[in-house]
Amino acid sequence: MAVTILEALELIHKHTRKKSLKILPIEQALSSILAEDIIATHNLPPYDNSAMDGYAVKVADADNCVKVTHTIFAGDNSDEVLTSGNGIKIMTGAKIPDGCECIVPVEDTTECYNGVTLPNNLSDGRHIRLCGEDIKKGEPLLKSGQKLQAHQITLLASQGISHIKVYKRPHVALFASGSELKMHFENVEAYQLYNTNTPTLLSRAQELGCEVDFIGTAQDTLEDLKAHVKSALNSDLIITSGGVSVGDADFTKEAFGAFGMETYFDKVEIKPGKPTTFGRINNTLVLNLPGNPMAAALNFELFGQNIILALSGINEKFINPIETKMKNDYRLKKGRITLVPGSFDGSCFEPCKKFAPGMVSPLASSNSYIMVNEGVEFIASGDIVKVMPIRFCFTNEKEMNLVSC
Ligand SMILES: Nc1nc2c(c(=O)[nH]1)N[C@H]1C(S)=C(S)[C@@H](COP(=O)(O)OP(=O)(O)OC[C@H]3O[C@@H](n4cnc5c(N)ncnc54)[C@H](O)[C@@H]3O)O[C@H]1N2
Ligand code: MOO
Repeated sequence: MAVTILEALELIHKHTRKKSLKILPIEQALSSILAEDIIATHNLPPYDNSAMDGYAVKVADADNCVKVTHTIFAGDNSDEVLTSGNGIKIMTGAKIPDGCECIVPVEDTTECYNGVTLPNNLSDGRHIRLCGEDIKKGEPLLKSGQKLQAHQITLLASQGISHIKVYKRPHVALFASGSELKMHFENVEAYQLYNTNTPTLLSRAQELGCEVDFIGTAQDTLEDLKAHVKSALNSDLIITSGGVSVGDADFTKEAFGAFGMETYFDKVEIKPGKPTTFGRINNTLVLNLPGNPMAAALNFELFGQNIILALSGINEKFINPIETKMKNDYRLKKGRITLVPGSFDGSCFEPCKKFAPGMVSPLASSNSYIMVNEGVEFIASGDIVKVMPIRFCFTNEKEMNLVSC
């Protein structure tokens, strides 16, 4: 019995456990998932400081000539105290002297005898960056289960945190099955083709932060498949492609079955990718994808990515679609929920002009896909669709106006 896409995702989340923890220096933590809450231990800024190169003054000295005798630079540990009728020259980032009420930028002053004349409209606190206005000591900064990207690393560095607890990266083992397949570094005969699925899945799993072992390309024999399964068993997740259909040389399921695989689903109501299979051998999860390259790649996005996210310890493991408009009219065959690859350019979705489950080229020019309901045969230009992201960097041949409002 085939499961629905939602049932498949529920089974994935039910049977996938987070990885255990380790400690990493923050320089090596990019893309890792944090395994502890981080509370601020330092105010930021750590002290009231000047936002401008200018003069530290009293508000009551507006419109007056104030005497300037000292300068404070960023990094100075100055104990100057500002008194009425005086100004202290101060640089951006320098600690505000006691008694200072506001900063006047250099360009708003004019020279006068022994000092500068101030403008007539000074206000308390102007151009002073207050201690803790950015980050307050004691405030929660990061949560366990958050992905560490560049700007989360910024927060850790701002607190002087050198090492953090993270979840270990998922360890994925990959192999393909197919006696017709050769690796890209081997010679192909006229009746053979290159194995494109494994390099695709390897690159994509690495993009998602996994450590990946490429186990090889198995011949379509039970013995060779079993040898490949055995070599892959020390991983968190084995992903294979090929040999899951009903052909006379489709032995993938039998080979995994020989190791006692518990199967959670072995068919999904989806096109392409119906034979996609998910299960477990002891502590190792198994995702058997169909051999057809686009079926394998798209089902990896939908199911493989969810398994990897759940293993990685991330809190936000459900991938959100983006609602947008169809760029053009689109016809398709009704039947099962259909995955349609295409491109989202930031304002609409354009399906690939040419694609079929056995093709390899469509995904190179796509950045996303939509899932179309089983009864739908026609989507009109302008209809709202839900785009599932694969990779987004919106670019254009023409220069765009980038400014809002
Ligand atoms: N009688 C039926 N035949 C098929 C059915 C079915 O329901 N009844 N399902 C079709 C569907 S759907 C799919 S998908 C395929 C999946 O079959 P397999 O997983 O057994 O895949 P293979 O037969 O091994 O390969 C299919 C196709 O893809 C090429 N391939 C395989 N691996 C790679 C690779 N690593 N790199 C590049 N290309 C690869 C392979 O040469 C085949 O052309 O079964 C249908 N048949
Ligand atoms: O559904 Mo298959 O998975 O046609 O490519």
